[in-house]
Amino acid sequence: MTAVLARDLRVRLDGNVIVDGIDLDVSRGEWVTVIGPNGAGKSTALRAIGGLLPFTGTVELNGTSVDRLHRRERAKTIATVAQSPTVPPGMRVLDYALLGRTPYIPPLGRESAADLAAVEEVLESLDVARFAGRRLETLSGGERQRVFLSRALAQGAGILLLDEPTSALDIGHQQEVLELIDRLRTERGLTVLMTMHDLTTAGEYADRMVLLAEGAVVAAGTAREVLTEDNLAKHYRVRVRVIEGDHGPLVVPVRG
Ligand SMILES: Nc1ncnc2c1ncn2[C@@H]1O[C@H](COP(=O)(O)OP(=O)(O)OP(=O)(O)O)[C@@H](O)[C@H]1O
Repeated sequence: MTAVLARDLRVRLDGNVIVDGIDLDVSRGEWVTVIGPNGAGKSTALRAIGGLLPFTGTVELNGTSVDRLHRRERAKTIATVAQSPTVPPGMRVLDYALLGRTPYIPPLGRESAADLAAVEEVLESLDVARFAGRRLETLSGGERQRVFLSRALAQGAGILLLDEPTSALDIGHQQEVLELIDRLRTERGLTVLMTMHDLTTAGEYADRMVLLAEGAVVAAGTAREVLTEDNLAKHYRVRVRVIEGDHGPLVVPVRG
């Protein structure tokens, strides 16, 4: 079963073509990571797939066109963590994470005990439960990033769209978060589509990788197929050595 399907996806912003005809398939339970240099169009493609930007072409989530899904239905299907989510000023961590339960709360209703329990469990698993009463702006960048992820996981959607979800995390929390996502994927069959700049780590976790450059897919396949010295030299304009590691290729930049 295909969880995310994109065909000839194109996005124009202010008259510029940013995403230039992407095809993408992510099977249910699969982890696909989109890589590419700054400005390649990764965030824009993800936002279009999440139904957050106008596009041309086709985007289907679990077989239904994304623009046919009403807001609530879409939120139950796909949860997105943007690169820099906007936070209502003064909002506390628990209330922010509870926003993830919005699609389950009836209009004019309040969250149930089950909603609260679901959120508390997620906050616990991301090591941020102790900040529940704190305002988001008082947290460190990495603590806040884990709260953003909590809100998305609390949403209980089967598809996770994550734009650089670990960019602000220390190496320990980065591993914890990626392991948690991987565990949820195994336990609940979650589908993961994410972007990441750390190529070695990206390759360790992803089933498949997609390399975007100038709005187009220039390589796709396993980490070994995509993370080659030639691909990286050509599209990142950098000299790297790619060494075989225990869990996939290790990408090491070379000076000079
Ligand atoms: N509203 C806009 N109008 C014009 N150009 C835009 C607009 N928004 C984004 N862009 C441009 O689109 C290109 C792709 O941006 P996008 O954020 O998708 O790249 P990215 O691959 O996610 O980059 P990064 O790795 O730096 O996060 C960039 O060159 C950006 O400047």
